[in-house]
Amino acid sequence: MSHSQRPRYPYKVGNYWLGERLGAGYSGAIFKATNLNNEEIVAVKIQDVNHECPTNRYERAFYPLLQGGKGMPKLYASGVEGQWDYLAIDLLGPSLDSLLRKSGKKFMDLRSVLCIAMQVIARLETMHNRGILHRDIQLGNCTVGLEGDATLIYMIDFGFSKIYIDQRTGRHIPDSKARRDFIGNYWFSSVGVHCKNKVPSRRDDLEALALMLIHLLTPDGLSWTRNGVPKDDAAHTRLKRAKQAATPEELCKGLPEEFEEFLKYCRRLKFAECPDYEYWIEEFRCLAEAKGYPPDDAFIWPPPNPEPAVRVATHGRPSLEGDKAEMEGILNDLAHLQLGQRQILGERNVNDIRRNIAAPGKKPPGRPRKASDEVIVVSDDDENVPKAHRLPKALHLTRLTKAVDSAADNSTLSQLVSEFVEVIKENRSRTLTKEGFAFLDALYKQLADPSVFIVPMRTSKSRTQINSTQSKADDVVVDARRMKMNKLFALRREVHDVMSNKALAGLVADFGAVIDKSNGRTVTKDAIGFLEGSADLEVLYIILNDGRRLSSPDNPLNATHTLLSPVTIGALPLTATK
Ligand SMILES: Nc1ncnc2c1ncn2[C@@H]1O[C@H](COP(=O)(O)OP(=O)(O)OP(=O)(O)O)[C@@H](O)[C@H]1O
Repeated sequence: MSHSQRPRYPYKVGNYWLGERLGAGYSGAIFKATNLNNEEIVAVKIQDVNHECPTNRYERAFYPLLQGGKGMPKLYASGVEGQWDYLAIDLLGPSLDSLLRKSGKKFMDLRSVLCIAMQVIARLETMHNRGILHRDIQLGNCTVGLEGDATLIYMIDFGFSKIYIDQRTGRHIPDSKARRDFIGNYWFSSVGVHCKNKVPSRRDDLEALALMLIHLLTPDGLSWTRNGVPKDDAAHTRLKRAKQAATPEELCKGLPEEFEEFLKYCRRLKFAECPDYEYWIEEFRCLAEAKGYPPDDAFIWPPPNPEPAVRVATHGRPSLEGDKAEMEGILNDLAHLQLGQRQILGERNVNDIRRNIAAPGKKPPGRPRKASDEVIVVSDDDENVPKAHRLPKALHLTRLTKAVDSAADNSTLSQLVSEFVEVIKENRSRTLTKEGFAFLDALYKQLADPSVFIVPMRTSKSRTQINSTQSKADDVVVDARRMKMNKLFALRREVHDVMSNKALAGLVADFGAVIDKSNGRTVTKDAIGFLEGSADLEVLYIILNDGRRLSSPDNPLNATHTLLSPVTIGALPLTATK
């Protein structure tokens, strides 16, 4: 509608006196308004009842369903008065679009984008749980609240929304191959809906969000947004082609891999599949933590630290400086890992073992001896000192690493891995620091040693898992879905089937490499799952120095071991091979 055709809006509608105009869309306008009865300030969205696109009429149906949901504006009144269809809703702050434009920046900082990601996923979850698709996810439809509420992101504009659950049958609406008119927006509507005219479902709201996030992090935005709104069919066709042709890899070059994975995930979702909202909120939260940002999702604008913590995508020539810095970082961490240079435990531990043999029963000074003391003192010298996990993370991990170095049986190793998991879990930041990598390194060396030999003995915890076939089957379904999007998932599963220390060492090495490369070195839920799996192994075979013999397919050269009952040998100290 041209300027000259713009309707002359009234001064008053319903009980509301219209003031400053806040925004306008294709079909109407939004005004700041005052309730004449109680002077309450609200926003009134007003539209000509005969408009060809009567979105207020639709919105009026959705607002009641969304009431009470976090980040959903409150509806105060709605109706038709004369020529005007109006909705009185919460007065909100600026939209993300307006914030970014006013900042003069070409892209948004990572911390802000992560907060948007976490919050908008949660908003979509709320809407979807109430049976509603948004279908018009874009920056202009995400606004912040007013003072005191400015860190919360609200969803607005439900004019294109749609019920996707058949209210009569309770079933998801059916898919259809029939060609349909496109409803959505040019920039962020999903490839399926926009370019292939597919029926929209939950996955498409999420894909639109993924594109919006990538757009925010990309200087000058997604390539197909740079020529403005297409003015004719030819321009629209070009835009659709560009959108369809852009691969997630290209779009997310230089961005943390979570964004590429998220986009791929959205595109893999089946038509009626329920997205795993919690998983992605957690992924983005972990990434925020890994980058050193506060762990919550409060959207603070302007950002406290405007410098992006991420090397953002550059168009055309990649940033060599950025590449070099990143590579140096990775090499540094790899140097700490030293996964390739393993020592032979049998040799390394000879002195420790001799010490054990020479002074059997000798207590470490200062406290009573416990079975596990023969091998290691993990937590502290004083038993009365509070639990070890209260130590600072770095110190705790260093102690655990030392403990792994001198661990003499798999039971102890298992215990140490459990404690490692606790330290990682309990800390606000789940980044795997150099102390964390040192722990993995030590664990690798211990496990890769041919003189330590295990097959997994399922502990009672594991047995419960085996017995609960149904819950395991459920897990497998969930696992299968996630495995696609997270390399760690494969490791997490494999660790339960591992048959030897050597094989486990291989998994630990892979794990270190994956963590090092991905997620900003964040230990995600899957990573924790893997570690817990590693901790869940018990010693079945153990090396003895008393002449009993054990041979193993994994260790044919070292056929000097004896098989013991798993029950009796669980915590036996490791001694030298002869
Ligand atoms: N409750 C509100 N409080 C403050 N500003 C608002 C509010 N709702 C909308 N706005 C402003 O008005 C703009 C247009 O709002 P909205 O998208 O709901 O209108 P619309 O007519 O449906 O737009 P379009 O036709 O482009 O979809 C928003 O981008 C926002 O800046």
